[in-house]
Amino acid sequence: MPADDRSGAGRGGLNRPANAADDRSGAGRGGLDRPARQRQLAPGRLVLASHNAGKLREVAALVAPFGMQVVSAGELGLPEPAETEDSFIGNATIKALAAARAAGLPALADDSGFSVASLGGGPGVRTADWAELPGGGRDYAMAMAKVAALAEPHADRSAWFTCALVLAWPDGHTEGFEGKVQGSWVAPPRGERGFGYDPMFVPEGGAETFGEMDPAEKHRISHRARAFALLEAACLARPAR
Ligand SMILES: O=c1nc[nH]c2c1ncn2[C@H]1C[C@H](O)[C@@H](COP(=O)(O)OP(=O)(O)OP(=O)(O)O)O1
Ligand SMILES: [Mg+2]
Repeated sequence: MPADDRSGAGRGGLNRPANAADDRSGAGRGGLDRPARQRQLAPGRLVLASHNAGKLREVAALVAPFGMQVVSAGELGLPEPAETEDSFIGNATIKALAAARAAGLPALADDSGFSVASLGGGPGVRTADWAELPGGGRDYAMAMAKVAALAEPHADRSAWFTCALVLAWPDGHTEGFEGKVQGSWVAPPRGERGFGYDPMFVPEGGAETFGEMDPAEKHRISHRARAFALLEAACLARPAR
């Protein structure tokens, strides 16, 4: 039996680490119980590099079993860097590195978004922008109405969420992982739970939207949970009990 308890890593097997193509020359070093090609996150303080309350709630719950002392970027008064990349991993890397360097602590960032097949994968990395109001602030009801109006003429209703999680250290090292959940879009939006675009997404094989379902159920199948399972397998150890 393997010495580590993470043999179920990447549960569902749908996703691969975004850095899978990295060179593996560090594999097997140092007598660890699994190949150490990814840097391990040591117990201690961890910055959650997000200003989105819905995400912070979900990411904090994912990290909770690992005994880290989490603090959010907002609590530390860290600025929000511009998200100028055109990939989820790219923007999560910007956010994680900015926070890690500013705080002098490891930081975990999430860049995520909603994609509609008939819109060529849009809004995708621009998902948050579609909710921005000209005067500042966000209106997700408006954003969901915009997506539905553009997608309405198309028979293909498939949609998905993507989440990139990037861990960064103050020395500039990063580890990134991406998870997706497939499903379809619905209009009008349904449900008051969750956040963002949750009320317009029904995961494959389900009937309820992410906005209607029990948060524990979203947590079990979400893009964020899938990205986190990869991160856990690569970089985290559960504290001994
Ligand atoms: O599980 C989700 N359920 C519903 N909506 C979601 C989800 N995950 C991401 N989303 C939406 C919200 C936001 O409009 C965009 C992410 O944009 P993104 O820039 O990554 O996050 P953000 O600006 O809200 O917070 P921050 O950058 O401080 O982490 O996708
Ligand atoms: Mg953002």
